Amino acid sequence: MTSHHTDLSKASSAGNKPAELVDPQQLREIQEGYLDRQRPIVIIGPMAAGKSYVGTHLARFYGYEFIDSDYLIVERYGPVTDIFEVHGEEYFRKLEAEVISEVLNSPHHRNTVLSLGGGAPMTAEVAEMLKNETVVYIKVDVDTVKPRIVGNSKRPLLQPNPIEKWSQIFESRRERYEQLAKYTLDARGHRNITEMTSQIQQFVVDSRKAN
Ligand SMILES: Nc1ncnc2c1ncn2[C@@H]1O[C@H](COP(=O)(O)OP(=O)(O)OP(=O)(O)O)[C@@H](O)[C@H]1O
Ligand SMILES: O=C(O)C1=C[C@@H](O)[C@@H](O)[C@H](O)C1
Ligand SMILES: [Mg+2]
Repeated sequence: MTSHHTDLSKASSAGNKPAELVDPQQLREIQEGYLDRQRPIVIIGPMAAGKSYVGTHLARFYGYEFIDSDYLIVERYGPVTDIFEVHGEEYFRKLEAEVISEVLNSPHHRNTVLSLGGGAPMTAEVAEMLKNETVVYIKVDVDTVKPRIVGNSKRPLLQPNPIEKWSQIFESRRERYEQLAKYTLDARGHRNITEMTSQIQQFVVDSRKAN
């Protein structure tokens, strides 16, 4: 009776190398093509729209890594409110553009959900970076965000009249959000998280298939 081991040693002595079943160059091209399709899913939208909330759950439900540009900044440089207070908004926008560029250009963040701060897409450099990315826009209205922003002092740009400021800022950014969006998620009215994330996932799967 011939054992499995004997078969393998025969194959080896006959000069067969199983590893060469696929040409290494071809294998590299397949892997690179695959990785290329796994660009991060970038979430944009106005303050308190739920970018971090939706992003975290999308990642948890479907097995993506989750990164939030605001969290990255806080981790490295301290609270957003302190940065605004000590160095001003322009400085904050520089740090923001830097961390976003780092994530988008890193080969380590291929299968990632990246939620951005509300104002990030207004920086020209960031808008340029997002042009060809899988950008999901979380669309809300002032009635939806009202309970989330009133009495919350963590967003320096919304002080001292959060509702008025939110509406003003949203109007000045709306067009940019719409231009960059590859998919718009209607999140008005505190929608159910499972439903919202499954709609985004469906879009991601379809767009990855199409590319
Ligand atoms: N669909 C929803 N249903 C219920 N609560 C929600 C929903 N979306 C967001 N929230 C809550 O609203 C608050 C603001 O959400 P989140 O921090 O995710 O907003 P954001 O878009 O990331 O804001 P920012 O621009 O400040 O980063 C959080 O407390 C979150 O849990
Ligand atoms: O919309 C904005 O300009 C901001 C939103 C937050 O996520 C933070 O990035 C910061 O408070 C600024
Ligand atoms: Mg956020």
